Amino acid sequence: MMRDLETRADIEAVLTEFYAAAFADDRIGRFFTEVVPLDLAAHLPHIADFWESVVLGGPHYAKNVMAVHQQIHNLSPIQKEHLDRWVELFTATVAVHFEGPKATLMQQRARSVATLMDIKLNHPPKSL
Ligand code: HEM
Repeated sequence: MMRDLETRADIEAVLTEFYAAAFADDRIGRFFTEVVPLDLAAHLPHIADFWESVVLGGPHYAKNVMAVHQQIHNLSPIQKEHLDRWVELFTATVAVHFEGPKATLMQQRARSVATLMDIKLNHPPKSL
């Protein structure tokens, strides 16, 4: 039986594998390699901070994830199909290695943040 996510190292392992798949993906890879060439070694600790606060209740993560992605969206639109693919790769990566309440929480939060991103980026409220 597989175990649940327990440590920061577990989260980093999921993220390392996910970003390897995301960079290589024919549908969303270009965001990481061309739109915002991402230095993963430098960024992974920040992304892990976010997930640690979600999954393990670690120190509060203060950055505004929506604002980060709004900037990317302004350079090259992040469409629903991109978000769906991101979530598909992410949830699959978690499921290969872990199962349990924390693994489920990580997958659910990825889905809910992606849904919120789609609403904020692609369906902003019409100004009066
Ligand atoms: C197609 C969808 C997505 C793309 C192309 C994308 C791309 C990126 C890129 C390029 C960065 C680095 C930004 C920078 O440093 O300038 C980033 C950061 C980040 N992304 Fe995404 N992202 C996507 C969806 C998501 C989703 C659904 C989540 C859900 C939780 C997420 C969580 C994060 C976090 C936590 C960071 C780190 C922000 C920081 O502290 O610097 N991303 N993303």
